[in-house]
Amino acid sequence: MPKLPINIVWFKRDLRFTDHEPLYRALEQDIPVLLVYFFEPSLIQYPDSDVRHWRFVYESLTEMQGRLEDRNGRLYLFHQEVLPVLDALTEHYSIQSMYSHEEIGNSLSYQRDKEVKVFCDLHGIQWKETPTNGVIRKLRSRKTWQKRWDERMHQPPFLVREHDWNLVHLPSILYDSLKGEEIPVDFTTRNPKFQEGGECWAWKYLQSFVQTRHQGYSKSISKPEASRRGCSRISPYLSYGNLSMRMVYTFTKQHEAQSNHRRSLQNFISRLHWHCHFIQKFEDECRMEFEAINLAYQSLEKKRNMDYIKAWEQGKTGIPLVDACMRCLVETGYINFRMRALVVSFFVFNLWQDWRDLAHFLARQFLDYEPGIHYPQIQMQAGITGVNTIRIYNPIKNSMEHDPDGIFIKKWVPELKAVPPSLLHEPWKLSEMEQKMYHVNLGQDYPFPIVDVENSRKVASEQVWAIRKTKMARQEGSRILQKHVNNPKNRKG
Ligand SMILES: Cc1cc2nc3c(=O)[nH]c(=O)nc-3n(C[C@H](O)[C@H](O)[C@H](O)COP(=O)(O)OP(=O)(O)OC[C@H]3O[C@@H](n4cnc5c(N)ncnc54)[C@H](O)[C@@H]3O)c2cc1C
Repeated sequence: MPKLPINIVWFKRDLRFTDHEPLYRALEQDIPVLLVYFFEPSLIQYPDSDVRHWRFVYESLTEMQGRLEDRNGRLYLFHQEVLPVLDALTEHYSIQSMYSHEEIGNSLSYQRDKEVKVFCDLHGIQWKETPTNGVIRKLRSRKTWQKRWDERMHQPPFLVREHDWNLVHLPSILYDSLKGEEIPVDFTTRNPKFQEGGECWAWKYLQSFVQTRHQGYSKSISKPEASRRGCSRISPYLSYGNLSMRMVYTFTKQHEAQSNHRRSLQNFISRLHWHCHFIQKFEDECRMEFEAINLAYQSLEKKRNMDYIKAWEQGKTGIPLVDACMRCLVETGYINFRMRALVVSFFVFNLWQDWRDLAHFLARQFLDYEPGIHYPQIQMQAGITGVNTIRIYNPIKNSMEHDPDGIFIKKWVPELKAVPPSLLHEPWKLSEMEQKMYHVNLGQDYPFPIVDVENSRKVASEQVWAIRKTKMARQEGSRILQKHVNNPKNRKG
């Protein structure tokens, strides 16, 4: 019996139906479409992965499933590697084409994609990948990048028709034999401390920001507490593709003209550019996952200190703002940009630890983990690009400036709850009497600082600047600017 010809849409980090080019293209054809998503054990076990990510993915998929019920369709979830399932499907179906977005993931997903490509070529399956947001694969030069980004954002979205989707229904015997083990209960159980995944939530966050919340954007963007409401919080929805960048851009532009806070929306839009700009860097030089982009900094050796690393991870460094940020991040999956930069700075400069020893830990904590932003940002904040300003954040000054009343600190470091704001930012200065008055016994309830902030800053600064001045660092710097910056003379990021 001849095999039924089908097309496949493979959902990856693009968990939506709106403005989804692969889905749109597949539904245009006169061939039934099989919708699939893979919870790949290898990716789940990779050290950058955390249950919070997969829960968000599961929530997104559940919402999509719900919408498919109206169309009498189904999105098939596999808790399996991709290739064995594709291989088995070829025994039952004649797969004509597979549609997906280009994925800019970690080294493991890159390797998997290369293997899938070989498989498709071998089986005569056309794998049609379409670009993700503003990122351009095999980009030759950055010169026209910005123009092409604008063009993509102004293209009409790919809106699929509401009804008559010609979808494949897998026989249950076949699906049961392929779907793999049950999806872990941790993935399927809601945790209210984290933002919920799905297109519907994505639009709620975007709408409330663009229609009202953006009013406080510029004022709250650097504040650890106020940013939680004042920033858009759309990052996980972009990372898992619940929203396309084009839809975010178009929607924001539509509201910009009527806003009394246009400046805020313009600042927001510039960050949408950065989103793709950073991912483009990673797309063009993905060794950044493992190596310093500026090769001169490969020689920078730091002695690993597990006590420091643990104290930092657990929010027990004795520096209240750093500790509050780390505890909040672990518990909720979010801190704002400045606080991310600050905790990285504290780790790589004050604690003098290698950026590679924080990269996976932070990836696991950020609900919005996006490899293409994560690695370039970490390297930038670690001062090892040789082209960006080296910024060593002073955690005490930042604490006084951005959490003057200690609202954020007291929330996450309750040991210091009774300490008045004037003494809170440097608790190690509390006298014994003050410790008694404010119910904190330093060294027992809350640690003394594990490093001297000022001395460690000076030592670190000398060392990173010494490398920055070498011929190799400068040569590498020029190469980086040529490769990754639109106009090297007028650069940002
Ligand atoms: C060390 C470090 C690691 C980071 N890792 C990630 C990551 O894994 N995933 C991630 O999405 N962002 C990352 N960022 C960037 C930034 O901190 C977050 O995008 C932002 O805090 C998300 O909050 P928001 O959606 O409210 O941002 P908003 O300020 O509302 O900005 C809107 C969107 O613009 C993009 N954006 C904002 N700031 C930046 C930036 N500096 N660089 C690139 N894109 C930006 C994001 O997509 C964000 O959702 C990292 C920053 C640092 C310093």
